[in-house]
Amino acid sequence: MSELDPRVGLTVTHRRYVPYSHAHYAGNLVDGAYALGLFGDVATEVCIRTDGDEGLFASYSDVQFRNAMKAGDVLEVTATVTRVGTRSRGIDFEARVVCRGRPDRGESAAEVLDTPIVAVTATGTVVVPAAA
Ligand SMILES: C[C@H](N)CC(=O)SCCNC(=O)CCNC(=O)[C@H](O)C(C)(C)COP(=O)(O)OP(=O)(O)OC[C@H]1O[C@@H](n2cnc3c(N)ncnc32)[C@H](O)[C@@H]1OP(=O)(O)O
Repeated sequence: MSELDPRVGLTVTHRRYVPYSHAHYAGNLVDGAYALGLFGDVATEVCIRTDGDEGLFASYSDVQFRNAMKAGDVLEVTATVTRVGTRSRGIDFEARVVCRGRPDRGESAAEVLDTPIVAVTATGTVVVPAAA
C-alpha cells in the first residue's frame, strides 16, 4: 500500500537565485515554464533518493501560478512524495519566494521576506525504471 511506503513524505528542497538574464516579461517577471524547469530538477533529486535513478516526468495533474516570480528572487522549491506506485511516484511541488529585490531602495538592494510568497504549486507524476 502506497501510504505505508517509507518514501511517502520524503521532501527535497532546492534553492535558486533567479538571474536577471531570465527576466521575460514586463516588471522583470519570469515565464511560467521557468517554474516547471525547477520542479523537474527537484523531482530528479527525489527520484535519485527514492529509486537510484533520475526518473522521467510523466504528467502534471495540476499547476497553479499563484504569484509572480521575478528576476532577482531567491526561490525555495520543494517536492514531497505523496504516493508510491509500482513505477510511478506522485509528487506535490511548491515554489516560494524567500528573498526579493528592493529597487526602490537602490539598484542592488534586496531583502529576506518575513513571510515567503508562494509563487507556484503543482501536482505531478514521475516514472522510474522497474526495480531489478
Ligand atoms: C524527473 C525527470 N528526471 C525530469 C524530467 O523532466 S524528464 C523530461 C520530461 N519527460 C519525458 O521526456 C518523459 C517522456 N515520457 C516517457 O518516456 C513515458 O511516457 C514514461 C516513461 C513517462 C511512461 O511510459 P511507460 O514506461 O511506457 O509507462 P507505463 O508502463 O504505461 O506505466 C508505468 C507507470 O507510469 C504511470 N504512468 C504512465 N504514464 C503516465 C502519465 N502520463 N501520467 C501519470 N502516470 C503515468 C502508469 O500508471 C504506471 O504506474 P504504476 O507503475 O502502476 O505505478
